[in-house]
Amino acid sequence: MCAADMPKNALSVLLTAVQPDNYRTVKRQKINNPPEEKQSHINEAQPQAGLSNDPSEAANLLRKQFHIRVKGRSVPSPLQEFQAVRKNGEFYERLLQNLKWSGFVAPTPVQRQVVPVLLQGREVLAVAPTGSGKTLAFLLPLVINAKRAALKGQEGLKALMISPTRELAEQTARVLLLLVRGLRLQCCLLTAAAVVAGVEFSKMDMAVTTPLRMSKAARRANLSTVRWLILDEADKLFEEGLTKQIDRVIAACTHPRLVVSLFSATMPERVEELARSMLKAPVKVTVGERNAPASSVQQRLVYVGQESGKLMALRDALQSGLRPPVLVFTNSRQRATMLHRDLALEDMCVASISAEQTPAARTKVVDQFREGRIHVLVCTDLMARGIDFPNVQTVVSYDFPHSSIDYIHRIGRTGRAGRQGDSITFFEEKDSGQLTRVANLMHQSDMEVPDWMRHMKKEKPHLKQLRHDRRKAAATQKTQQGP
Ligand SMILES: Nc1ncnc2c1ncn2[C@@H]1O[C@H](COP(=O)(O)OP(=O)(O)OP(=O)(O)O)[C@@H](O)[C@H]1O
Repeated sequence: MCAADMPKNALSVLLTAVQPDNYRTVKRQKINNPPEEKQSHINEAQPQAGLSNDPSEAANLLRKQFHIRVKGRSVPSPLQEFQAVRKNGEFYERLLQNLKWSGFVAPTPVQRQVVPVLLQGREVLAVAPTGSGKTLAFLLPLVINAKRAALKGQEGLKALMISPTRELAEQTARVLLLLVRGLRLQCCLLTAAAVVAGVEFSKMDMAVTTPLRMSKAARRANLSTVRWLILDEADKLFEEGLTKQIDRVIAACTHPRLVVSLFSATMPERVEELARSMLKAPVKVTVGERNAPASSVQQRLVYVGQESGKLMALRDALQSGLRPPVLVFTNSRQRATMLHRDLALEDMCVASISAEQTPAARTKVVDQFREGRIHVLVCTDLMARGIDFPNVQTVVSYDFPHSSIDYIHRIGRTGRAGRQGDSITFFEEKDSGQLTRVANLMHQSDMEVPDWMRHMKKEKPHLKQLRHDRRKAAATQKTQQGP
């Protein structure tokens, strides 16, 4: 983040928000001692030598090799390597070096296809598994586009990225920081404190934020210069409760050539329809199976009888060698707090996180978990989307997830970036009506599931409605409280 031109108080707010200590640590480590190459990624097949010279045939071969499917007119070929983004301009060298220092050696499948499409200035609708590198897929081309625009003398905010939670926005801002080192681009993580401090958008090139923060800021800020708008975890952003805020942001982005792009690991049909209605001619990029769990996660269902059996089952699992760090999902803040208390009584290195904690407290817990100082983190679905704890070995769904989509995102907190992970989902008698959904997802991922689980009676319509109403009420409550 280039500090020189920023207003003083806004700068301190922004730098506080992006955790300067952590960043400096990362920066020093990377500069003095480039990290080992990150583990080779999902579908790690290398482009084969001897590809045909016909670009479309070569492109199709690459797509087949990396399980990429595309829809759209004249879709550019997937990248063979990051170096292929290089054009005339000194900044490319620095950017490629930043990628290397950050451990990004070869593009992942979603990056191979999305980067060239966004560099062509086209809209993208990207659906790729959890942990497959979607963040860099949009950040890399946006940094290039923003830098090119800045070099042409274009002023004002050029790229805006929206994430559903503050934690995710903070994480995206960290990756952005790694990419823009030495590029003289002004970037900000727009937090509540930054809004209060009156961030000067006219001085920023790129910003990352949440729907609530941005919709509030949109009342005062000039967003007419924003050319690139990314909606990360897009299906979440289109859920009831957040749509109004997103609408307000989109309405404020009045650039005539605005490019909106959507990313997620899941995209239900109805959400895709809604999303398409706001895009002009998107290129759709799908990697792997649509709406499916990451294949790197071993999934297990465990019957716990009744509520009272859950704590015992978790204790047993932890004592019988569940590999830490472990992320445990509950369905409410109260339940997270209670479980935290119960586990702490057993001398476990445990913490919990939920929306009612202050932003600073949440950031502290997340950092301690990342650093390995907390072995078990009890959380709610606040942490189910997008959060990247590369070392999480096991995800436990202590409470049965509300939907298949929630299940996919929860278990996707492990098995990331080419690593393997384990997930355990507890179910009790009252969950039996919803069991089939998860059992079918597991079957789809070639996990062993008893046949009876996949063919149980469907949930009764009135119970389904009740569950829907509860989720809606919870979403509204969350939105009112803000991220
Ligand atoms: N090209 C790459 N090479 C090596 N590691 C990478 C590469 N791109 C991303 N990663 C790593 O992969 C991990 C997952 O990336 P990211 O968080 O972007 O996934 P995602 O697809 O957005 O997942 P989710 O759907 O859960 O949000 C991160 O730790 C990231 O640093």
